[in-house]
Amino acid sequence: MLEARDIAVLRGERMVFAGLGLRVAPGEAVVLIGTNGAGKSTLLRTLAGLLTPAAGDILWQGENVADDPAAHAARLRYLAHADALKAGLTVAENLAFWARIWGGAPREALEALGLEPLAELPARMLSAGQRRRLALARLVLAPCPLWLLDEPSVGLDAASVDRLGGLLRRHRAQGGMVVAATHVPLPLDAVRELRLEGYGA
Ligand SMILES: Nc1ncnc2c1ncn2[C@@H]1O[C@H](COP(=O)(O)OP(=O)(O)OP(=O)(O)O)[C@@H](O)[C@H]1O
Repeated sequence: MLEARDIAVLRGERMVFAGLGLRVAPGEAVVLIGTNGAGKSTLLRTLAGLLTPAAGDILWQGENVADDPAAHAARLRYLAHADALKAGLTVAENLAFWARIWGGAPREALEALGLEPLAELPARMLSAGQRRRLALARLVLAPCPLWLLDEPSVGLDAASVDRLGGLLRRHRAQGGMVVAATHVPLPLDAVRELRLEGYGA
């Protein structure tokens, strides 16, 4: 169980949100919605342990994640706006790089996102949607309980949105949790929505 308890987060001098609570149980998905600047990415970064709340706590199985940041980092995958690819490496080499860190089979990850025809292409030659598919393929490499996804479907064609839906279903069926920010409907069943209002966004 992931829980955010009464958290407030500042960026620069400004309060982005305060008094925010969130609970995600195994198999559950929560979608973050709200206008530009409402704080969706900020909340994802905070849940990922990359921003420290000014007030409140983030708990995993009741333990404060700040007590063991390395353990928290190891239990999550955070897909940010930026795809964090190695531009000079091929698609297959990018996945092999992450497989060395997390384990898993690059070939399976390639297939899951339909990337086999692009395997030998340097990442710098990919289109925006192809880059997003490669970023998503990393989720397939090794099981991990918590997926934090920032606008995961942006730039994807219809077939790739279907593939993303399959990944999300499989992850949740295995007890995985999803928190995703989005402006468009995601291929997710039975989601809870959390609307962020922001302060003067
Ligand atoms: N690096 C930063 N430094 C200071 N303030 C920031 C930074 N990044 C974001 N902010 C501010 O934090 C607030 C929330 O931004 P955030 O990116 O979380 O919004 P969002 O809901 O994800 O927006 P969008 O829908 O545009 O992606 C905004 O007011 C923004 O100006």
